Amino acid sequence: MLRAITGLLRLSWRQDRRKMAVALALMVGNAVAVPASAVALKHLTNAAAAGRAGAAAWAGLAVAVAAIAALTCAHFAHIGYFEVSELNVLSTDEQLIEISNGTPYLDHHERPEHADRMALAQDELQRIGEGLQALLTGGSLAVGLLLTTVLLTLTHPALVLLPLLAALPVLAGRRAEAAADRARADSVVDTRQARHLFELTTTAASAKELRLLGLVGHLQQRYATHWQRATARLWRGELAAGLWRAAGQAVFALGYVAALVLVVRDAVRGRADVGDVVLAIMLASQLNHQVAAAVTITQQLARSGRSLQRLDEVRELVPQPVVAPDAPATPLLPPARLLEGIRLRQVTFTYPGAAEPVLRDVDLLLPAGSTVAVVGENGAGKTTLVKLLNRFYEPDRGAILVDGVDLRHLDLAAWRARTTAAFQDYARPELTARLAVGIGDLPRATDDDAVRTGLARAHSEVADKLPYGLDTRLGRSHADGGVDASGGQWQQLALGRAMMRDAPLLMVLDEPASALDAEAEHRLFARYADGAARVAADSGGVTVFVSHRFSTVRTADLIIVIGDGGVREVGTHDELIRLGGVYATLYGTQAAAYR
Ligand SMILES: Nc1ncnc2c1ncn2[C@@H]1O[C@H](COP(=O)(O)OP(=O)(O)OP(=O)(O)O)[C@@H](O)[C@H]1O
Repeated sequence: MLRAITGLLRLSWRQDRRKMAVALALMVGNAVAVPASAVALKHLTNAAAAGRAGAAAWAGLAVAVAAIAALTCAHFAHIGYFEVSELNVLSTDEQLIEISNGTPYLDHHERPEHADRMALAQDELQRIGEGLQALLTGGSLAVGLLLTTVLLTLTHPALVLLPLLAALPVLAGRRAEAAADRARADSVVDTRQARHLFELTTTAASAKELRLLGLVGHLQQRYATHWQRATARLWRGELAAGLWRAAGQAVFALGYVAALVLVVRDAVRGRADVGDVVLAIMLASQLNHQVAAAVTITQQLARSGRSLQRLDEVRELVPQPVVAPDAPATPLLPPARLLEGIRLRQVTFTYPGAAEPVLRDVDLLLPAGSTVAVVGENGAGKTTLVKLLNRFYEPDRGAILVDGVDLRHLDLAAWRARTTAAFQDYARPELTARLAVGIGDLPRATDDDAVRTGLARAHSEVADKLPYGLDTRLGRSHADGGVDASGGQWQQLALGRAMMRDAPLLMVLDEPASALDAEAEHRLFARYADGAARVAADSGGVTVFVSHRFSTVRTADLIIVIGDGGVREVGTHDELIRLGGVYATLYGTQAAAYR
């Protein structure tokens, strides 16, 4: 709880100190005004009972001022902290984005726990705004409770116990919150599945298959099962939480009645005046409200604290960069031009949690200035190989050398600035077509000439086919409705994006043309090969492409056949055909299919 309070205060203070200071002052004003109105009411009652009109008028005025302050201070404070709360949400969302992307690696994105934690964190951090309100109201309640306790004790010493009883509902409230929280965490897998099924059954991408295969009823039933299971868990959690809260409040209610009996008995015996009875009734009922509010506030605070903790939970799964034992103190810059090429030396790699390595003891040289095709069966490890070249993972053993320098010794940002890639699961940024391509080289993102060059290198006329050319807004997230690009158009934009950078040292094209027809892919690569030769002459850059289409593959300078956890064959098309091995068989099968 203390961590939640300090965390929230620090976060909010950083956003806007002045607004926070004003809000704090107003909340303290509110805290003092509430018990002050009870004291003023006591004096008003006694003055009225004694027939002192002047004193009664002043006391009445004090009651009015205190009541107005009590009712309005919190509203004015809200105006101040509302903006800070919104900034808190923005700041924590930004932190989530930073945490998720603050690693060179991809492991966490591929782990289901990360998706769960991310979903929980995103969901709960939306409510961090209410945390600040809870914090300020809680602070105001603490001051109010202190004043109320002092006043109650002055009225009757035994009444000091009454606020202590307030602790019980608060403790019970915390138990309740823990029960509800456990239920929420237990139900998250079912909720995620249900959300996925809902999306699957309502999005255009799957509509065709659902209808043809008659899957709607089946999926609907699965959706309902997951949803019902999640709801049942949540309901059990809420029931337990409700019982804890009710028990805590019942104990306090008994104490409240006992306190009033004590003061009324004193008044009957002449040891207290009628003003004291009014004061006790007011304070005890205020205490009741304060306690009920404190329970809610502690729940909200605990929830906000937990949402801040969610940031740490997400952070835990994000892998930290590996520093090679013999790394230089200052990372090296990649060469301006590749002379030898990129070498894999005894590289073995196993996915986190997997029993067997995907690649074992791979030795390869991707020569400077060459176009290298990687082929192999589905799941052979082709994508894994190119991801290792991009340093999205670290090899378990062995090293990747760029002109003889260990990739781990290079400044990662500088290396990535000299690489470019189009992946089979390319991003679909819902921007204008210009930016969707241009962000391939951020400094030139809005340079139409550069964008058109990128698209030309990708052999794409997509910009001319879109209704507003490069100004076309893509996707449905735009207020005035964007344009739905086809799968092939998105892929061409991704390819154009990959072609934006001039003179990369490494270009990876991982089945970037799967949505294009074989002829279009062939044209693309033929055209690209010209560009690649130019780039290779400038920078000695290596182009690695993964493809299942052998008409494209045969054009490469070097072909690598991956299978059985390693490299099975390496050579040019002619060499591999002469070898009569795996490549020759695969090539023969595909060529026969086209005859
Ligand atoms: N993130 C991951 N975690 C665990 N295993 C993975 C992960 N990604 C891939 N694999 C496994 O590693 C193996 C190689 O996958 P990879 O994607 O490299 O194959 P590929 O040759 O590119 O296949 P395809 O032709 O289908 O694209 C497969 O068995 C795959 O299931």
